[in-house]
Amino acid sequence: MEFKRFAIEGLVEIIPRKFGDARGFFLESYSYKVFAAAGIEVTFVQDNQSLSQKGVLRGLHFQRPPHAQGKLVRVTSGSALDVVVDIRKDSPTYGQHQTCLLNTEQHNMFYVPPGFAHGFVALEDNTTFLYKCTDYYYPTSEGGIMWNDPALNIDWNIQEPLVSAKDAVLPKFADFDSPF
Ligand SMILES: Cc1cn([C@H]2C[C@H](O)[C@@H](COP(=O)(O)OP(=O)(O)O[C@H]3O[C@H](C)C(=O)[C@H](O)[C@H]3O)O2)c(=O)[nH]c1=O
Repeated sequence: MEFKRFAIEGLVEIIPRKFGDARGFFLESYSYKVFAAAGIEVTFVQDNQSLSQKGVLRGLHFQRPPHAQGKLVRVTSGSALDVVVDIRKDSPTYGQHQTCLLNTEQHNMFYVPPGFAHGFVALEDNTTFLYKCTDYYYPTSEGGIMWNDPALNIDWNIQEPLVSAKDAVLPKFADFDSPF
């Protein structure tokens, strides 16, 4: 596994080693030992899966402390532009975002620690999005930021995505008081 870091502290892209042969391929998608050796020593307690058609946008979401979630995300079909916003108030990169293109060529993954709002847009039909979470789902702890807030300056590469009714009315960043 290859671990790549970003200018925004804590974010890591992971590229697994893929063993191809005449049958297809094999890869290890997660190893506590390997991730811990790379500095990602966390325990995942819940795995999630969603299916999205091209143009679906989910996010920007987070769970408030004490149920903030670290997430290890990847796609197993299709592709997605993953987007995270640093909402850690004492971070020098507060309000800045990072994108990561997830696809099934590299089978790359993106580790997003607690303290980020997370979302993605599906770039193809039948995009299967998997993520491991470091805490359980606590709906009363859920928060979000408006995906298309100009203050975030995120280029989603899509004009009119399909979003949930919930995601259509999330607060703007200016009206947002981060719990991190
Ligand atoms: C997140 C979640 C949802 N649900 C139920 C609640 C709803 O009845 C249904 C759909 O939930 P929602 O519309 O919030 O799903 P997404 O919009 O894909 O939310 C996710 O989108 C972005 C990309 C994220 O990073 C979050 O982890 C997560 O909030 O699944 C559960 O039962 N457990 C869960 O962990």
